[in-house]
Amino acid sequence: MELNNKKVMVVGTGISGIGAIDLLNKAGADCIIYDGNEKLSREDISKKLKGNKAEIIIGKLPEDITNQVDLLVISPGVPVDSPIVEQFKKAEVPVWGEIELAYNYDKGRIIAITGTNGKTTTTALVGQIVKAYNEKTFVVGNIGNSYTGEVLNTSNDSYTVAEISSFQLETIHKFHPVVSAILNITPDHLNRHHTMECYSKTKENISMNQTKDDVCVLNMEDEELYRFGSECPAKVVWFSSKRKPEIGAYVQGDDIRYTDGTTDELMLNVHDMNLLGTHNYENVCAAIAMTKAAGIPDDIIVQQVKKFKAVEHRIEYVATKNDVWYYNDSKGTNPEASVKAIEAMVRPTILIGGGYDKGSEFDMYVKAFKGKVKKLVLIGQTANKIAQTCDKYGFKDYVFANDLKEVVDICAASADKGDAVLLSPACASWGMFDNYEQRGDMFKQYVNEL
Ligand SMILES: CC(=O)N[C@H]1[C@@H](OP(=O)(O)OP(=O)(O)OC[C@H]2O[C@@H](n3ccc(=O)[nH]c3=O)[C@H](O)[C@@H]2O)O[C@H](CO)[C@@H](O)[C@@H]1O[C@H](C)C(=O)N[C@@H](C)C(=O)O
Ligand SMILES: Nc1ncnc2c1ncn2[C@@H]1O[C@H](COP(=O)(O)OP(=O)(O)OP(=O)(O)O)[C@@H](O)[C@H]1O
Ligand SMILES: N[C@H](CCC(=O)O)C(=O)O
Repeated sequence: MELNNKKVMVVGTGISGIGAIDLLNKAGADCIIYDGNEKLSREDISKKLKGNKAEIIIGKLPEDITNQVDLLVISPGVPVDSPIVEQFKKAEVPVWGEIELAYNYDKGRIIAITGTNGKTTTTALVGQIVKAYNEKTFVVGNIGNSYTGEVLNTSNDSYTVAEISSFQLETIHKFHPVVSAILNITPDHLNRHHTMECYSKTKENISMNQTKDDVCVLNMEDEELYRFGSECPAKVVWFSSKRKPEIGAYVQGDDIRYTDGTTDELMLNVHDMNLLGTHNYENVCAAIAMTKAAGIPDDIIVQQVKKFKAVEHRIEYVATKNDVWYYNDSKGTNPEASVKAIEAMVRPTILIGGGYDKGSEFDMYVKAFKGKVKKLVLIGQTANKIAQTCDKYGFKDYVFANDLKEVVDICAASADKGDAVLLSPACASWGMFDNYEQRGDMFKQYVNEL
């Protein structure tokens, strides 16, 4: 769609909304920026716009707004079934997400990654590999860098490596990566997507505009993705931590290998890299499959995988205080992610859990304690729900705390020499913190102050 002189309303004044207005200004559109949060001030939004022009509306929208607007662009945090979006859909105003808006202007090749867990790690790794091959590489999306803010820098010979969340995939229409990946699909964000079927379908949308000339990298050990392989419109390349696929990257013993169906080659040994845990071997396999599909030479891929270091807030070592090892896995924002972090611990562990309620069940979280977790300190909206799950499985050693400072004090007082303390809450941070980064940073600060 040509947007010059079109009236476009952007919903949300976060990273995506501000990036979208910047792009729309450059594209010559006449903009409105709207935010439903009445506590926001016009001045603050104006400052964030950094000279870009947009009519600012906060709180309630004028009744006739749908008649004035040619296109609605929504931020990922805005549910597609929210009354405002429904109002525009009813008036037949097209609704795009910020990703679709950016895609409209991307001149280069796109590599896009989704999945419940491992997206940021894999995107950062793929970004690093592709950048080592071609400087003109832009790493964007759910990783925290708005796609709209970068897309005008793309060119015919550039690469965009995009982390795409399920929220963002709800509002794509023509978005077409040459290489896509779905890392895994396990329950998360069910308060937004309502059912697992809906959540899986949304993730699978990453390949909906791909053809057999494109590649979609899928996890062979994920039941839903294994099924999806036969109906995926792109050529499927697999990855597996357990067995050799027909075509794809896989773990065999301590080796990561790749087969193209005829030749089988050793890529590297897991001890040659800085990432720990089988889940990270899967992320590496996915990154290898994607970058090989994008035509990056093996020597560059292997060199960059060996160099790559874990991203902050993901099983991050913080400090050892009084012979107690502290780890920050604030990014453990759903039960599956936190199970991986618990499995990676090699000491008796005091675990910190609980946070914003996304509708998750915590059975697998509590089952993963398996004699390793000696105490659980609970905070946030889900504290009672997790405690009830502990009762169900006979795990008695849990306590409640009011804030993170109290949590760290309880952990320090309860830990024996040689123990680990792990913040891996299995929940989002919202409600108590702005985001998981703030939660992780505060945890690190309190630990360092012990
Ligand atoms: C919730 C979410 O998906 N956030 C992603 C988004 O960040 P952004 O700052 O634009 O946040 P947003 O929540 O979409 O928009 C926030 C603004 O929208 C307003 N808002 C929100 C909902 C609504 O119904 N109405 C409304 O007006 C809020 O008042 C706020 O002012 O775009 C960024 C750039 O692409 C992403 O990095 C960021 O992912 C974060 C890290 C995230 O938590 N993602 C989830 C999906 C995840 O990883 O699991
Ligand atoms: N492949 C994987 N499978 C399962 N769990 C994983 C995998 N990779 C990482 N994790 C776990 O998930 C946590 C988050 O990792 P990462 O940030 O890379 O994922 P993400 O998909 O970007 O998360 P989110 O969608 O919440 O932004 C890590 O701390 C780790 O415990
Ligand atoms: N990845 C978001 C992050 C939440 C947060 O920042 O705490 C989630 O899982 O819900």
